[in-house]
Amino acid sequence: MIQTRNLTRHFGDVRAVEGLDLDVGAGELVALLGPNGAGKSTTLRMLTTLIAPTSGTARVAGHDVVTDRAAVRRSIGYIGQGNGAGHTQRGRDELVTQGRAYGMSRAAARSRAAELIESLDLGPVADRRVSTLSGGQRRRLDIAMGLIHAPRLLFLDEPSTGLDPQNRANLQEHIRALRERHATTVVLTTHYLDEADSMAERVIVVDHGRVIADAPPARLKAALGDRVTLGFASAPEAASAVALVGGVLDGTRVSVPAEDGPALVPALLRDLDLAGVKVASAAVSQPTLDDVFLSLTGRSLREGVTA
Ligand SMILES: Nc1ncnc2c1ncn2[C@@H]1O[C@H](COP(=O)(O)OP(=O)(O)OP(=O)(O)O)[C@@H](O)[C@H]1O
Repeated sequence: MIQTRNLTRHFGDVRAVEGLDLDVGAGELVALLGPNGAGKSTTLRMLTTLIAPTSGTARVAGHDVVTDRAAVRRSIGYIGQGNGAGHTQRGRDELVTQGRAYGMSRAAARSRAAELIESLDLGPVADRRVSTLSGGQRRRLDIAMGLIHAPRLLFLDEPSTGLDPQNRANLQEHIRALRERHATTVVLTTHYLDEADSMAERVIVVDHGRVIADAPPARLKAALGDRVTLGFASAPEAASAVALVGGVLDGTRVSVPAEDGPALVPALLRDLDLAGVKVASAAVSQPTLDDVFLSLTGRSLREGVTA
């Protein structure tokens, strides 16, 4: 459904996307995960023909994003960050207008709108003015707008940014259900780790415009084994612990990979005690996607996340 080869986009000196090779098959639900500025939106904007690549190629639904933009656009739905439905119309009318803009007959647009209103649980609010909808309802309406022409492929740029946890969970549920019902391929970007972890069959981790990992979330995490997280009273103490026992420094915490976490703790505590480094806390955990990111880049995915 998507193939990119060496896809690159520079903005002046900024290398937003650098040599991206991506293959997404029909029916997959893929999350592009990365910190702010990693190049996720730029990737989506190239795949949806909103901006042209600096170099490299991308085919979406069998069409080239540069030479066949109209065909790409007909095949996809795109819901960008914070864009979406206008404010003065009623939700249902917005959907029909959008369907008409895609060349659908009024009857076809109406019937598709009704189907999406039901799928996305918008029935009680579909005939209200868009300006009166809550953030979560508005976001679901945006998604219905992106799906009105029954695209085979849906791009969602940070669908749950700005939503409270309850609305976020609700939206995730709707995206899952939609996919089952309409067999749509979904590519979404997120910097919510739990969202990528729970929703996506495949997580593509990007950093500085490059893919640094691409696998099902469970496999990415299993590859790391257990983690022993040691807490220290100060960052310098944590740094001396890293010098002694290895691991990755994250503020006043040190995360040490271990095949068998519980078995490693006594040895770590003994070594640090002998060296006079005081451990404030120790915990064993299964890795998260943030640990995956940390182990790949030495930085936490949570750093610099603004939303
Ligand atoms: N139109 C533009 N002009 C100049 N630089 C840009 C432009 N669009 C994006 N960039 C830069 O390209 C880099 C990648 O941005 P992009 O928006 O793709 O990141 P992102 O991973 O989507 O981040 P976020 O999670 O914040 O949305 C950033 O350094 C950004 O400042």
